[in-house]
Amino acid sequence: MTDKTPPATAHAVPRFQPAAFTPTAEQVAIQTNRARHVIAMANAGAAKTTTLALRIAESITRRVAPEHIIVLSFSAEAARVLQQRLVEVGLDPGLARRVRCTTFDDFARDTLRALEGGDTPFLASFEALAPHVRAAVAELHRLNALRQAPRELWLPEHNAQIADFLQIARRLKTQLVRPALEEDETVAMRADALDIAEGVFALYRQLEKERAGDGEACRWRTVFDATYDLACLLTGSDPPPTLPKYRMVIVDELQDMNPASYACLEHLLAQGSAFFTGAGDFDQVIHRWAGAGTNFIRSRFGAGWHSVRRLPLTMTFRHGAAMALATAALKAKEVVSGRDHAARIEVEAYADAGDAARRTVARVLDWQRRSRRLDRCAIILRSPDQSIAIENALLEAGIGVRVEGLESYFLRPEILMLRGVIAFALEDYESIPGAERRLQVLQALELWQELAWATSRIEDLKTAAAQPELFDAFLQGRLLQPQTLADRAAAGLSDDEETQAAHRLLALLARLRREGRHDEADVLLSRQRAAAQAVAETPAQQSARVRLAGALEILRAAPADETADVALERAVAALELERVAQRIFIDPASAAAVSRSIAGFIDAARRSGRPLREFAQWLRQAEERVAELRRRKTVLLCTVEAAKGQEFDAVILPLLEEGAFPLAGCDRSEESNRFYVAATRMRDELTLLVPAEPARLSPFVSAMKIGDAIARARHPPAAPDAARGRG
Ligand SMILES: Nc1ncnc2c1ncn2[C@@H]1O[C@H](COP(=O)(O)OP(=O)(O)OP(=O)(O)O)[C@@H](O)[C@H]1O
Repeated sequence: MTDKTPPATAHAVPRFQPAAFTPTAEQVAIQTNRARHVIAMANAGAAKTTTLALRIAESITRRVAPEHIIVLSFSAEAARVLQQRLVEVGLDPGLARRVRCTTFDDFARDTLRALEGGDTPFLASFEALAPHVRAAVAELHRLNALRQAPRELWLPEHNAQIADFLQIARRLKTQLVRPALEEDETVAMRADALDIAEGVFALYRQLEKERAGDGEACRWRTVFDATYDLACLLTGSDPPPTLPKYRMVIVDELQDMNPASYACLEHLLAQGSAFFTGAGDFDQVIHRWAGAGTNFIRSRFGAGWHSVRRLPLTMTFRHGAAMALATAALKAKEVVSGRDHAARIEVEAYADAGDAARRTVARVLDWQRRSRRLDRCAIILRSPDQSIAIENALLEAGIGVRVEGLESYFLRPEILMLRGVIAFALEDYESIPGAERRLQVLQALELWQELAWATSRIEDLKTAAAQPELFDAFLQGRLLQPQTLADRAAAGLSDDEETQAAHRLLALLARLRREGRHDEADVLLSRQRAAAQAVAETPAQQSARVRLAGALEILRAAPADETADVALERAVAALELERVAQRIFIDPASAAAVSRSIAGFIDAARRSGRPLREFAQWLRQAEERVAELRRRKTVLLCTVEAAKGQEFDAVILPLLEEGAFPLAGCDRSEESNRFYVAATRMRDELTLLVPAEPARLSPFVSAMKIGDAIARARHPPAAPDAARGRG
C-alpha cells in the first residue's frame, strides 16, 4: 500500500458544517481529503462513524448524488447507525435516506438477485441447513463405499459435530476457499494445506455441489453465501459480471473485513473508479469466526492501491477522562478524551444471578428517575440466555424493554411450547393472546413433537390458530394421535396439491366404476383406508406423543391450590425437554440454553406464587403489559454484537464473572475485545455488576483499574488527559 499523496492535495476548506459540533482538524482532514483511498483506524468513540458521515455530507454538498454513494458494513445495526448519523450531523433527512447503507451480505444478495433474475431460498438457521448436511454425509458414505479402497473419513454424525462443521465451512468461505481441486491435487492434500480433516473438506465439496444444483441456479444460500458466491463470480469469471457503479464507497467497522468481502469491495471500487474511505478499530475484532482478523487489514488490505492516506482520529468524544483512562488500562494503549465530562463509573457486587438481575433493574429505575431517558439506557449481555432473570425482574418492575441481537425468552420455542401445553391442559386457549401468538405456539409444539408438517401446511396451522375449537382439534387429531401413512404423505403436499390429489382419486374411482372395473376400484379404496389407519411414526415421534399426553395428565391432575411452579416442574420432567433439545438443536449452545430458559420460566411461576390457571392468566396479562410498555419509552436489552457501533448515555453490564464474561470456552483475546466494545458504548454512566466473591471477578474489570482511573481523572497532571495503558 502506498502513501504518496502530495500534501497539497490533502486538504480543502470544508463546505459542509455539522449542526451540533465543530469538527477537529483531524476530522476535517478526512472529511475533505482528495486521496482516492482514505483509511482511519482509531479507538472506540473516536468519531469514526461521525467522520465517515461528515465525508459523505461533504461529497453531497459538493454535488455528488446520494445515489452514487454506498456505505457497506458487517451488521445491520452498524448500517442503521451510519444512516442515522448522517441526519445527526445535519444532512437533510431526505438526502440521507437516498444514500444506500447496507451490509456486505445484503449488497451481495441484491446484486446476485439482479444478475440471476430471481430470489434464491435463504436458509437462516443451522437447523434448516442440517438436513442438507446429513444428505451430503450420506452421499459421501455411499460414494466412499463404492471405491476400491474406501477411505477412512471423519464425517459429522451428531448435532454438535454438524454445528462445528458448519462453522468451519463458513470460515472457509470467508477465506474464499473454493471446492474445486487444482490439477494433481487431492482432497487430502488440500485439507492438509487448510489444516482441516480430510472428511471436512470432502463434505464441504459435497455440500457446495448440492447447493450449486445443476449449475443453472444455486438451490439455496445461508448466511455469508451471497458474499462468497459473488466474490467467486467476480474473481473467477472472465469478464466478471458488472456491478452497480458508485463514485464513493464507505466501509465502517473495517476491522471485520475478510478476503471474500474484500474481493467484492475491490471490484466495486474498480467498477466506478470510486473513492474509498474506511474506518475501524483493531481492538473491536469480535467476529473471528467470520474470518475477521487484524492481520488481514494490516497486511493484505489495500495492497496494490495507489493514493492511500492513513489518517488519525486521536481523541474519543464519547466519554470523559476517567473512562478514557480505564479503557487505556484495559487495552494497554493510548486513549485521549476530548470530552469534558465527569463520567460516573460504578462497581456493584451481587450474591447470585437473581440478585444481579434485581440490582440491574434497580439501576435502571434509578437512571429513569434521574434522567427520564429510559431509551438512552442499555443493558448489554455477553450471551442471550442471561436475559431471563433480567426480563423477569423488568416485568415485575413494570419497565418496558426492547431487545436487539436476542429474542425475548417468552418467545423462545421451548417456552411457547410450554405455554401451549398449559393452554391445552386447562382448555384455556385465550391465555395465549392473538392468532399470531397461537400460531407460534402451534409451530413450537410441532417442533418439539418432531413433526415435519409446519412448513408445507402453514395454512392449516393458521386456521387452527385463529379458531379456538380448531386449536383443540389440533391437539386431539394432530398431536395426540399417532401419525399415519396418509398424514406423512400429506405432509409433503401443500393444501392445493392435497385437494388436487383428492380430486384425481375421485375422478379415477368414478372412471373405474363407469368402466365396470369394480375390483380395481375396491383395491384402490382399501389402500386409501389402510394408509389412513396405518401408523407411520418414528420412535422419537411416538415417545414425544406419549410424553405430551403424560405432561397434560400431570397438569390436569395438579391440585387447584398448588403453585404453578411445582406442577410445571413435574410436567417439564415428563416432557424430557433437555434430552429432546439435544436432538433438535444443532448448536450445543442452543440446546444448553433450553434448560436455562425453562428454569427462568419456572422461576417466574414461583415468584408469581399463583396456581396454574391464575399463572396462565397472569402470563397473558404480562404479555399484554409488555406490549403496552413497549409503546412507551423502553430500556434496551442487547448482546455485545448488537451494541457494536451504537452509544448510550447509561450502560449496565451485569454478571461480570469468570465463565460468564469472559465466557467459558471462548478465546480470551476476543472476549477482551467484546468487553471493550461493551464498556465503551457508554457516554455518561457505566455500571459494572461483579460477584461478591473476589476470586470469581472478571479479569477485565480489574484490568480497567477503575479506582486509579477515577482518581487520576479528578486530579489530572498538567499535560492533557492522555492515558497510556496500564498506567
Ligand atoms: N468534533 C466533535 N466534537 C464533539 N463530539 C463529537 C465530535 N465528533 C464526534 N463526536 C461525538 O462523539 C461520539 C462518538 O462518535 P462515533 O460514534 O462516531 O465514534 P466511533 O469511533 O464510530 O465509535 P465506535 O467505534 O466505538 O462505535 C458521538 O456521540 C459523536 O456525536
